Amino acid sequence: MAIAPELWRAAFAHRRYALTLLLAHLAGAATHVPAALALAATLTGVAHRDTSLVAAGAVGVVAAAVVRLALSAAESRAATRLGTAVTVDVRDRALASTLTANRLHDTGTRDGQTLSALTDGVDGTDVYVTRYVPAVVTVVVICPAVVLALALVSPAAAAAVTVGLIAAVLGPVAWKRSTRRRGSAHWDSYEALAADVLESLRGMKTVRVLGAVPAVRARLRARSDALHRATVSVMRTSLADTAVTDLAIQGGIAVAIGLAVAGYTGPGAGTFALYAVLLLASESFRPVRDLARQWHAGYLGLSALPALRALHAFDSSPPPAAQDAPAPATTASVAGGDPPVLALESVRYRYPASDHDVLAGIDAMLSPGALVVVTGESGAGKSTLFDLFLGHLSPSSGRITMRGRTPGPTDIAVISQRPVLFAGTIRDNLTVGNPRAGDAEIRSACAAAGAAGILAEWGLQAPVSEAGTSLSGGQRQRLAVARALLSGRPVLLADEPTSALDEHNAAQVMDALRDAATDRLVVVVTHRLDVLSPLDRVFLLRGGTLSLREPAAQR
Ligand SMILES: Nc1ncnc2c1ncn2[C@@H]1O[C@H](COP(=O)(O)OP(=O)(O)OP(=O)(O)O)[C@@H](O)[C@H]1O
Repeated sequence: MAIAPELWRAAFAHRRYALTLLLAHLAGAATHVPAALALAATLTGVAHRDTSLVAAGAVGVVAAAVVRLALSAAESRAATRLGTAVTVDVRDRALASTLTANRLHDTGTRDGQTLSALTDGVDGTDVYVTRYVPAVVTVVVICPAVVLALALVSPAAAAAVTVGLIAAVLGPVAWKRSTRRRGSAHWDSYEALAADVLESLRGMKTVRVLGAVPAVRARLRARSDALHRATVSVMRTSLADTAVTDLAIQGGIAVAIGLAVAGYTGPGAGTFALYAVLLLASESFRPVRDLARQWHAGYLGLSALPALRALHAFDSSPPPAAQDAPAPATTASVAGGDPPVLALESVRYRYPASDHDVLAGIDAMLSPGALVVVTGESGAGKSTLFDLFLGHLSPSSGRITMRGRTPGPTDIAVISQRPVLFAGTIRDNLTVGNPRAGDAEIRSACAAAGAAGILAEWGLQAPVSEAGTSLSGGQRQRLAVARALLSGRPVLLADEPTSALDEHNAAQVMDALRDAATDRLVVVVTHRLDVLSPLDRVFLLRGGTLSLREPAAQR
């Protein structure tokens, strides 16, 4: 028996559906007892040529079957509702945590792993709550009840069945740890294969160009073999489980029947007692047999638990980014109010694993009016500074404030080095941060971002392929600037926004950002000094400190 408290809590969060399911399942399982007794009466009637007893017994058997059919329909309905409610909860929470912003340049998880947890892992929880949970409850409630009924007919047979039940339920516990270990090894292999397949599909063009197809194929084959070995290993444990359970069940039934036969007192009441013991002994084990069957069905959900826990799928409160964000400003320009000024006061930052500060006490006031540019050598700490602005990292000491408060994720829009567009239309991509933006607003943001030509050529409804591969790097970059402008956020951070662009396109994007900097704070990190203008405020990040460069020194 594998009890996963999170999954039980997830099920009972929907108390009505969970209780309906349990009651329907328990009642359905309970009908097997009167059915067995009715069958014992029928058989006794046949043995004694008592047609009225045969008829009464047959009616009982049919009535129990009809009731069970009705209960089974109610159980299916409740299971569908409960399974849907639980998987929606679990998937929503896991998705919310997946969609929480991570550091700009590093993330510890692989997309394929996350995808497997969100799909197969979550589906596994459905099977666990709708089939395994009722099976466990039925073992706990129905088995003792049937044993009690059996004890009324034959205490010795009931004792034999009790021993068999204990062995059947507790036997597999002996190698529980090994079962768990093999289960998580199986899930890890499954996730690793999924992650490699997704990565290979995404990088297929590069793989082909590099002539690396055979190497990738070999890696996937090795992953697939590892998954096969892990699956076989799980099957071995499960076969051992089944063998122990079956041995205990068959042994319990055989001893109970032997005792019943030994105590047979001859025709009359003894015949009914004999049949009742034969049938009830078998019925006592029915819930255990069901449990063993459902164990295999719910196993994937159980082994996916660590991955789902890592995605906070069972946390009671949603992660901060999943909470409702304030609605974006309704125009492409920033809503009125004081200008957004980012104040950095003695900001220090040191990575936990490092022995020195990346940022060693930065003081600066960054304000709109001119483009703010941060430049510096590779490794100087520019991305670290952005992560601090975005709240992905917290200063080791000092503070960053915007109008006296800590800037929130919804204050800042980011244009990354490799902007990601999504499958959909150009319009969908532009309005992702501001779904209420109208056509006029979109066109004016595109004009400001130097993307008017793209709209003129393609139109707002033109389809964009996954990851925006149907557009050139420059087109993606300009649409990303338009998208950031449309989001109406008061601060815009651009990380190397011209790295993929030729001189002409780079100048266009920088001009768009300069225009945007009139009414919002625009901070650009770049190595390219050729795209700067004498009007830009250029800061040099070196040795952990930020210093303003003279305009003359910019080129
Ligand atoms: N998670 C981390 N743990 C320890 N050190 C880190 C971590 N991330 C970055 N660093 C170190 O911090 C320093 C600053 O890194 P950062 O990525 O901020 O530099 P950067 O200026 O953005 O570099 P580039 O221009 O190459 O992107 C580097 O020396 C880097 O090795």
